[in-house]
Amino acid sequence: MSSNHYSENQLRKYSLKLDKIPKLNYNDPKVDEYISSNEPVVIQGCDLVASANSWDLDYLKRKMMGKYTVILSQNHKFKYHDEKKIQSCKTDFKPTTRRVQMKFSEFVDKIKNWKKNDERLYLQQVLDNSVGISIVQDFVKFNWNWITEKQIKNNWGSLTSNLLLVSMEGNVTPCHYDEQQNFYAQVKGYKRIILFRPSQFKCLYPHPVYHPYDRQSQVDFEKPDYNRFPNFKDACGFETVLEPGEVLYIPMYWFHHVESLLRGGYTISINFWYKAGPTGQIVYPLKDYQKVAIMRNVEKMLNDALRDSTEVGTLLKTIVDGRYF
Ligand SMILES: C[C@@H](CC(=O)O)C(=O)C(=O)O
Ligand SMILES: [Zn+2]
Repeated sequence: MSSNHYSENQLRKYSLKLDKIPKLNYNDPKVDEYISSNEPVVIQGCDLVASANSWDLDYLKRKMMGKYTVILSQNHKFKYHDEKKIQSCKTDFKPTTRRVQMKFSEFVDKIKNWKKNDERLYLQQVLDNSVGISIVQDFVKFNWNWITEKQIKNNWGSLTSNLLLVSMEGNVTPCHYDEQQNFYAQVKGYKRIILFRPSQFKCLYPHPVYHPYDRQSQVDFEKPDYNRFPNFKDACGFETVLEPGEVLYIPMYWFHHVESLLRGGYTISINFWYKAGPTGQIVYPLKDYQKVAIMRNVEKMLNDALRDSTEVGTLLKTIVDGRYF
């Protein structure tokens, strides 16, 4: 993929079969068809975060006077871990990232003076009142009419949060899924996003639910271990390079990998996470994401009942071996 805004060599190389995600104008009726069927689509021209078009490092540095959440990583990967699951995790878990509170001015200085082998930085701050009145004023001018109409039309639950994402060039958020609907708005710079259907679960091997890396794929896309994860060679997904002003609908439970283009400068994005709507009438055959939710519940129930996560695999094998296979 390339355009006159970026080139192919700015995308990291993976051995994956990837189709393109369609890019449609916001008033194309097919946009609603994609969203209502939980299929990803890039939406152009909706001006969802047009009031943030002036956001750059200097503007944010002037307006954001507090301390904000910055993730530090020893490499270019920012694999999310759930702190609350660390102490109950039997294996000795060593996170590759750490979370600090940092003044925006310090964050800007560090990324402007970043040198090879320095820790990489990724600001990931919930947009709440702590970001200051100017940012809040830009926030209230987002195109809430458009996005609220989508929320209501698709019977989604409430907006849970917006993350302000300011990333160094080349940073990667490795493959994972979220249990929320997501409108992902690109403000500055270019981000490549790779998506897989929930049914690709068997090719992406997410960590166990009790693990701090719950929801995150175990597969290192840059160096896949095909002995441990043989189905990964069959993974097939979708990709897009999101441009400023575009919005990607990331359906809940869809796996996604996100990278800021190599040598593309820093990037700014804002996501909009919505709770899933009420399940309502169960319709068969079940959707792939419903089966992922069922698998999660089985793991949770077994973990709670056995009180020992190392027994879950053995018990599941006992159920399946020679009986279901
Ligand atoms: C944080 C974001 C990834 C990224 O932008 O690096 C993501 O996974 C999401 O919005 O669900
Ligand atoms: Zn995500």
